Amino acid sequence: MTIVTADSTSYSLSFEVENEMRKESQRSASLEEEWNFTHKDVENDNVTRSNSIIMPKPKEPMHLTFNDVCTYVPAELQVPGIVNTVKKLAKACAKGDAGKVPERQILHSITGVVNPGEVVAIMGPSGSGKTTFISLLAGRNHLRTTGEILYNDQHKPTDKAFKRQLGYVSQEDVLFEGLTVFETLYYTAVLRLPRAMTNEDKRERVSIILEVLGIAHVKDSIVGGIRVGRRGISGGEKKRVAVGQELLYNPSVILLDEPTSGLDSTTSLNLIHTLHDLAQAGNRTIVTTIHQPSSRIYQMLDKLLLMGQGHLLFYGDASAATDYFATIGYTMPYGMNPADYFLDVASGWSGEAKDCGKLVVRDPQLKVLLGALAANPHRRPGDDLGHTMKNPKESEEEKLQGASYVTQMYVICVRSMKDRRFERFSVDALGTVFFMAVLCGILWWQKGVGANLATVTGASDVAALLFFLISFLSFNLLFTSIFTFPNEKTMLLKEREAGVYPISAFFFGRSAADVPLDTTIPICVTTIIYLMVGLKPDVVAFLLTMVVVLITCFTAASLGLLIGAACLNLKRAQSVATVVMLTLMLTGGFFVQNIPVWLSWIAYLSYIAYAWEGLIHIQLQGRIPECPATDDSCAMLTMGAVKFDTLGPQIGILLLMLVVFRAGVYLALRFGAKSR
Ligand SMILES: Nc1ncnc2c1ncn2[C@@H]1O[C@H](COP(=O)(O)OP(=O)(O)OP(=O)(O)O)[C@@H](O)[C@H]1O
Repeated sequence: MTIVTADSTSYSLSFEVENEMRKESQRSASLEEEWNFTHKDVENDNVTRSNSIIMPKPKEPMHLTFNDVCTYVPAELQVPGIVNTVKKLAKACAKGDAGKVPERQILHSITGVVNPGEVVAIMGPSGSGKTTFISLLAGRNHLRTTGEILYNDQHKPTDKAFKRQLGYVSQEDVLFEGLTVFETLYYTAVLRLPRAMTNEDKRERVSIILEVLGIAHVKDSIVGGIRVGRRGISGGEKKRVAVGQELLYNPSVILLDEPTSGLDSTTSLNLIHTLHDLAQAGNRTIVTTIHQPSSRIYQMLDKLLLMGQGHLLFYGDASAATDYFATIGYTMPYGMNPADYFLDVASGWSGEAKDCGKLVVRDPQLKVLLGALAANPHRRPGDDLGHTMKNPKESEEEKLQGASYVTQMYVICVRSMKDRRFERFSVDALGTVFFMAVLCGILWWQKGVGANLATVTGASDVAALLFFLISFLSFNLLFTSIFTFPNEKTMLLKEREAGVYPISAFFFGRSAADVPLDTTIPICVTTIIYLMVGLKPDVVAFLLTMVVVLITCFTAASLGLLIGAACLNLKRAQSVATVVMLTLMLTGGFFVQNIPVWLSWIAYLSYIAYAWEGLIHIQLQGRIPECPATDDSCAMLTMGAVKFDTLGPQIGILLLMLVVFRAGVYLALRFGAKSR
């Protein structure tokens, strides 16, 4: 389907024709209804003819009510860890208030109603509680909160099933830097739109969103960022992509935290204009925090929710705010932008202009203003609004929300591979491993041929090479893998909060995405070294070597993922990985044979030891000279073969470790990946 411009009168016709075609193709009735809107609808709605009107309408309008919302944070720094917890408890016991955490109130009794079709702007100075409040409306804040937030008088924002109907754009752009704009929106569409929709329709919806948000011209540009080391689309375009991700599944409620921050005034105006149109044309409920709107943006707002130090200073029609503040003694100076004036009032800067145009601090603690507000409260629109309680049953379509489990895994896998296409097979990454492979080949050139193995020195050279091969490959993979989950943590948390997929789908999809890298590089490196060093010229030995190397690499990668998933913090993950890796290498049997008894158990955890023993078994068993009883370095060579007579146990133990590490990754993600 072609995308039509808003000014074209032919768009209604083309949509009707499209709808007829949809009926013929027997798609679900509810989906058709969603798209079945005509030019007449638009005229009746009396809205500006911007691109927003080509968006389908959401299913159900939503009233939002928040009543007496109060939020508290711990008043003291909460440092995690056993020592700090014990110290804190001891201190509290000494004071006699054990169990009580001193708290600071950051939201004070915020009350109001937002109707469908309205754009409500939350304004206030920095630190006044805007982000805290909007994240509560989105069910994404886990601070202690009292009061009630309800949608249509029945849905709490934290209800898992309801979260899918809320669009939430956070202050930071959470996007995959390695994807293009189209890919970003398309994969979101596949994950979040009903599985009953065809792929073509999902693409079409993405195209509509691109048009609506004015980013169609950059659809094939990469998002870009520091991680991928490439400059991509601009900050404003990123913000619009983030908004587009939420608009895609057409929620009835859209909540945005500072969508205009970092945008120039015209781009901000365009974005608010689009939101305004989306609210009016689709009867959507839109709440946005906004820092310092221009007077033109301010005129476009339906309602203003003004906050100061966590208190609600004003909630009502944006156009009525100036008059109301004048009635309580806060008259706006002539010609001033109302938004600027209200921010001054909320910050305590509300006096008359003095010398040099400076303002005086009239009430830094807002006490006078709060007193005036209490004496003459503003009647908030909607306070007396009687809206009917609806009790809609979960429809068949809702049950089919989102992609199937297999599709979720597939999309997570493909999206992840594409996101890392610049890093994974980059010249730097490939250059490093192939340089090391060729260097090894040169240093150990033909050391593995039969004649060289006849001496203890020659055999120990090969044993050293096998140890280096296994350590180098697993070191490389382990340190690549620890970045995976810390890097994707914000995206994982965002999508988990929105209930886009279960953690197991992410786990399997993400694990599958690593398979190409975890296999291609080890296979190439091992083949280069095998041929250059002249290891056992036997197909079975070559294949067995490859099997041991690959299982070891998967095990190392799993250990890296486990460390990354358990820490979810890059610095800590790097420290832990260094300690673990060096310990496993040192106890692997190559450097030290006589490990103190009380430490000897660590040797049994060293996957490097099992892998090395396996390779020695394949390459050196029966090919090395008999060792004199007193020759320790010779005994070292046979060590791999003495533990087990066959190769099976080494492979079995490596596989067992692989399964245990992977299960650990799943559990770490399941119980550790939570927003705090
Ligand atoms: N998890 C938390 N722990 C401690 N203090 C918090 C927490 N969350 C919010 N606060 C405090 O609550 C107050 C309101 O913060 P919030 O981020 O909501 O303000 P804001 O109006 O969005 O500010 P800005 O415009 O600068 O983003 C601040 O004093 C902040 O320090």
